[in-house]
Amino acid sequence: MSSGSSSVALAEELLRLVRSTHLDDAAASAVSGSPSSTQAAHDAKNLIAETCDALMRSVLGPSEYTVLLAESCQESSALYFITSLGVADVIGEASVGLAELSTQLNVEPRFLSIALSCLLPRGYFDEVGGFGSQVYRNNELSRLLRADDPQTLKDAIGFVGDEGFKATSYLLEAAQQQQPSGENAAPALPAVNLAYGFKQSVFAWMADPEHSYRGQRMGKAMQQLHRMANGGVITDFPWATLASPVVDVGGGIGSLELALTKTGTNGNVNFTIFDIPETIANAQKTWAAQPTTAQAQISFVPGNFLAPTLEETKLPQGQPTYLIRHVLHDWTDDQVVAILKNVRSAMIAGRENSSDPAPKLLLCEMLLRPTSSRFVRTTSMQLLALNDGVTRTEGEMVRLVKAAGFQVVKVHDMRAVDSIIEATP
Ligand SMILES: C[S@@+](CC[C@H](N)C(=O)[O-])C[C@H]1O[C@@H](n2cnc3c(N)ncnc32)[C@H](O)[C@@H]1O
Repeated sequence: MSSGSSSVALAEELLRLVRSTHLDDAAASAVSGSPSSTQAAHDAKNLIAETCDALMRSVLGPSEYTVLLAESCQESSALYFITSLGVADVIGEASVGLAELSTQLNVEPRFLSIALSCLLPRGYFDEVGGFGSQVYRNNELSRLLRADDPQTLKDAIGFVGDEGFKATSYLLEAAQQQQPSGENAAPALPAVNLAYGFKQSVFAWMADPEHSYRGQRMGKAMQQLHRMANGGVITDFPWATLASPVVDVGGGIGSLELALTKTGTNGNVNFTIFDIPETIANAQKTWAAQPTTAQAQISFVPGNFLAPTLEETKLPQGQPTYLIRHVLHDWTDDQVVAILKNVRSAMIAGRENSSDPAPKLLLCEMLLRPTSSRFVRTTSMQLLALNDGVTRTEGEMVRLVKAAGFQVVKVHDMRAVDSIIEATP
């Protein structure tokens, strides 16, 4: 097939896909954070995005497409630059000229106009009066860059553009480190350590008071990134039927619980958020601002899921349900098995003679599949750079779960990038 005819075939396929699904519904859900109306609409959205990309490859040809892909980091940098400066915040509901923006933000107008000209054709901001007027106003995309927008992505863009981007730029060096040998050799460092020059884990580094703004931003970024992918996780899994309390291991600031209690989809189910002490302190600050009914469903336990003994982990013991969401992808296979073994010990502690139903482990993770979206694959790069993490296939995850002594009961698929693996100890 010549490149011309394959473009036509792709365009026809695109039209067929768009007509066969409720794309308007899919687009609306992308804004509100709720899932597509059906699993078919959810799947079609990914397929449509992939077909658009295939059409672009076909129309542009290999060289132009590859140069564009290589240069797309500049668009990403423009988005980070404009968002971090607070351009959309300064514009607010008004129309603001370049000179005024430059004065208010205390930056050279040249930098602003070049970065904005990168973003305008991608749909961010409107240039009032047409090309070259250099008077800007917000539109439905650029409002997401405002801190005060309910759908804000400001922290997510900050985290991805700062720690994320700097860390991935060191992947080559990280991959080429001499692998240490010998029993007591410290492991090679993840890219983020090389980028910023620290030795501890990225979580401990961000928890340090000197960098605590990074930890707080990452917490909010997780919430904002999850909102995009969360919809089906909140609605398609029967949270309200779980036995309480659910111990959320590595629960962060409780972004899952914030979404669940906001929609009420957890019914009367209570949660215990378990995380390192610094993150628990951030979580408590976040929850202090929530409605008291929501606060009443949440408790907090600081600890360390990798501590050498069960007592030292401080994991709550003998509870009916344990959840681990978006945590295992941060760790190597050996560390995952160590975390899961600690959690398993906590689950069965004190239950030797109990006739209660077996406790449940729920692992909520993105799984790598042939159909995995661009988001899943780019997130994998991010995980690798930040903590030597990885997005695993279902087979790889199941192997580790079994290696830690669990039996897999079921894999729940949802209208989401995440799946939930249910297991018993
Ligand atoms: C990617 S975040 C996921 C947070 C949360 N589960 C969510 O889905 O929003 C990983 C979490 O693991 C926590 N964590 C890292 N090391 C830990 C440790 N040794 N013990 C307990 N929690 C840890 C981090 O503080 C962070 O909150």
